[in-house]
Amino acid sequence: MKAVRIATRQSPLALWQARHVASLLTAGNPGLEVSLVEMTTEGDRFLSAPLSAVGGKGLFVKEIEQALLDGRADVAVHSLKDMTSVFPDGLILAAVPTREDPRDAFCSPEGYTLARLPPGARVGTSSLRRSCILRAHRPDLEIVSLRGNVQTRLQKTRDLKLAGAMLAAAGLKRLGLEHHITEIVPVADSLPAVGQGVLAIQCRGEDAEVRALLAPLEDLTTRGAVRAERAFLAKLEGGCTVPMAGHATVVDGQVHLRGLVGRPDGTRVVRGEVRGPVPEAERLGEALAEELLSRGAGDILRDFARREDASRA
Ligand SMILES: NCc1[nH]cc(CCC(=O)O)c1CC(=O)O
Repeated sequence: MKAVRIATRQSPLALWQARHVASLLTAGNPGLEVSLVEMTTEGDRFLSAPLSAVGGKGLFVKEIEQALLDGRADVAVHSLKDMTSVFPDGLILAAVPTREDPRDAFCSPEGYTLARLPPGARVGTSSLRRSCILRAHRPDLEIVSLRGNVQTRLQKTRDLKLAGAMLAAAGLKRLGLEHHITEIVPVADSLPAVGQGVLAIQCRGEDAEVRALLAPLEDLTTRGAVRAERAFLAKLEGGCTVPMAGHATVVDGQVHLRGLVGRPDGTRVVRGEVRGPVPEAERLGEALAEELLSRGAGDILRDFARREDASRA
């Protein structure tokens, strides 16, 4: 192979991620020419509306996947967190590199940690998951919708004089913005989104040459966690963005998967966890989803879908 084209969004984080994969490929393949195909997606065009209202997950990836399918690019780099549980026919998750910090980070211009937030403090996030978790713990907090790329959200946090905002530690670290973090929140306190901190490297399944090129970028521990998390997601995903979290770790060949489904206002939360060997990662993810569904997650999701329909009508 002489040249490979990587499709990416144009946000600073997406470009960092695509360039990172480009540099991994160049380092491992002297003489390989790597170029970026920069694209604007639907998700970038509707930055003012809440993510859940404009269609949620998948919005940032559809056009990029189409470029792959059309042969306008050979590789696509995404945040795995932004991807739906099912890929279009013909595309595969060719490699997942070693996961970056999967945790949420609290960024407070005033220097607050979550525990020290004054009663009624306003906290920015547009993630239903983060809203659910924050409110379940602190019903007094006011959640303020915050969208846009990472830098925009930090700027809005200051402009709106919010007490702080919740963002993914991974994005902040990749962009060299970790000095904004006042607290890295433990996974047990703010369960991360499925795929948070993981880069998804996608290509056409039939493209054996590109698959071989990408294979060395794979991290098996990360893959084990991703398989469990995405099986969990697939069982729960009703087509729209829902307040759910799913996070797995792999230690000594054992998967530990934790999951959560709740109301965005935190008034109901169903949590659970499973453990088992890596080869059974998918089964574990499905089993946890089924367990949560039987313990009330099904009602929460149905209720939530009805409200979404009503708000769209
Ligand atoms: N929702 C957008 C998004 N998609 C991936 C990341 C962060 C990087 C990652 O999780 O890999 C972010 C920003 C954030 O949630 O703060």
